Amino acid sequence: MMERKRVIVSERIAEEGLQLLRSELDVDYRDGISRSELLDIIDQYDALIVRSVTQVNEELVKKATRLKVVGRAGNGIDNIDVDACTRYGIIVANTPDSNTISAAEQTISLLLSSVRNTAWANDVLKAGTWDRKPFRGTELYGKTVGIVGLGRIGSMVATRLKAFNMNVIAYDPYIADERFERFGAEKKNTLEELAQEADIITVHTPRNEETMHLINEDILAVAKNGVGLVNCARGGIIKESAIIEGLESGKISSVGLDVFEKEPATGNPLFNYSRVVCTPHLGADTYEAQKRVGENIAEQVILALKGGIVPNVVNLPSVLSEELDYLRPYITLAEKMGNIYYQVEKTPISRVEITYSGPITINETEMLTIGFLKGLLEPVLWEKVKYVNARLMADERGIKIYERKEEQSPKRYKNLLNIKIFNQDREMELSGTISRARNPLLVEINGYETEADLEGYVLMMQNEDRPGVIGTLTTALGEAGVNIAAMKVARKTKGETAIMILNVDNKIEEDTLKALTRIDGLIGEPKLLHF
Ligand SMILES: NC(=O)c1ccc[n+]([C@@H]2O[C@H](COP(=O)([O-])OP(=O)(O)OC[C@H]3O[C@@H](n4cnc5c(N)ncnc54)[C@H](O)[C@@H]3O)[C@@H](O)[C@H]2O)c1
Ligand SMILES: O=C(O)[C@H](O)COP(=O)(O)O
Repeated sequence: MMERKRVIVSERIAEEGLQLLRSELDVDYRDGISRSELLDIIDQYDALIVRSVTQVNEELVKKATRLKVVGRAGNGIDNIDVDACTRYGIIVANTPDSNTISAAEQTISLLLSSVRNTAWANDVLKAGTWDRKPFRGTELYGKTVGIVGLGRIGSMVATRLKAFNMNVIAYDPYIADERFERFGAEKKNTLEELAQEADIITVHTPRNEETMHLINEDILAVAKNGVGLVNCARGGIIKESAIIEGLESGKISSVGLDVFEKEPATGNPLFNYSRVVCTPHLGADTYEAQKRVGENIAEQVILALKGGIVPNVVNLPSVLSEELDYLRPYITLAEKMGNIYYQVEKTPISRVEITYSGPITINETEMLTIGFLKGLLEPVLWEKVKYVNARLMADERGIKIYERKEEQSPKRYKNLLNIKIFNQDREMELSGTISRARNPLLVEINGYETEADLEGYVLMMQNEDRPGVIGTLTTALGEAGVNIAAMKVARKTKGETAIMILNVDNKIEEDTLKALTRIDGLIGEPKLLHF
């Protein structure tokens, strides 16, 4: 029996996800494993599943010699060094849509409980005091909320706050105007503009160099007196020391925080303020979100370990899953076309020109190019080349890639991939498409029109276009016990050089291949390719 692949899960994920993993993999569920132990044993695993605590950095990736995929059971990937993973050919996948509703609802919960002093009043009442005076809050009705980052969660917060009759304004320099319109948010061109008008500011950007301390003393200086703040995105997007300054001066009247600059957060000075409502990073912690996240990441990790193309890979172009279903056979085709060159030639490549033509061009074709490069480099780099690092590896080898799209296919095939591969001496030109059965078909090689399946063992050779050559060859193969499954012969002009492409059922041994070279009328060495 084939040994099952091994996955280590270093943080808590839902039972449903674990069950799915266990159905296909050997699962080591080590919620809360120490850093040093993880570093010691990571070389034993093919996959690692984390949430937001485990730091997947270069130190870990270097030791993870077997690792093929890091699954982030959640959304934010700021704890993962994606570039390092890419360099080592490791797929990083996350579940960006699985917990967004929960994060949006948690934002609303923090917003309401902070402006109504709910948590503070709860503490005082349970401690034995019935006093209503300190807790007077403010209504949301008719107030302005400023949303920073109108992505998945920001937009859900916008629609929910509309139901409270809030006036929604938003700042997000990276999205089209149409998105502001769609979510009924008035676009603000600068953060300062948003801060000047908002009664409550809520942040929903990723945390990166640009967004760290995005809301700071300078922004708060232009904000309304008594502004409310909410951060359910990532700690530090609102600078914590500026929050304290604003609470002390009275500039800020309420704060809701799910995330902190340093997590786990214990003894954070913000905990001393009654007007600050805090939760320990619970945005994604609902039964529904965790079930979705767990199942989704398990499915992706299983698929990745089977060599499939996974929908939410962070270090590959993002393609919608329906689009991916359509593109998948073309990715396989591109990969197999790429696979041809180094099985035939030994000379390094300087340049590749790829032309995609036909209706396929309305899609994102980057995955096809990546597939081609993976196939191209595989015969020389073997396991080292993966979808995630194929471009990087081609780049490191100085292979220049030029891509073009043409609406109309120049041949009778609806969609066509034409690939020219240049080395210092000559060029190899290939065209391919997929068959009705959605299998990869090579339809042209160096100007010879053919229709060859790129499957199993394929024998390619050139021959003189004259009687008797094909017969002698097929007899020789038959005598060597080689069964021919399919055969295509192509020529450009009658009587000149032709090519033969044969699909054979089994591997042809070296001495048989050598013997074929002695057949009168065959030109050069026959090449046995394997797909
Ligand atoms: N608290 C939780 O448990 C929890 C749960 C899920 C997600 N999150 C976090 O919520 C945040 C938002 O997640 P999402 O799924 O909505 O992300 P998203 O990628 O869908 O949206 C982020 C938006 O921020 C915008 N943006 C980027 N830089 C910006 C800048 N400098 N100024 C203004 N806008 C900017 C982007 O254009 C994008 O529209 C992330 O930080 C994520 O990690 C937290
Ligand atoms: O980015 C996320 O998905 C949230 O912040 C949740 O993080 P968690 O998986 O650690 O709860």
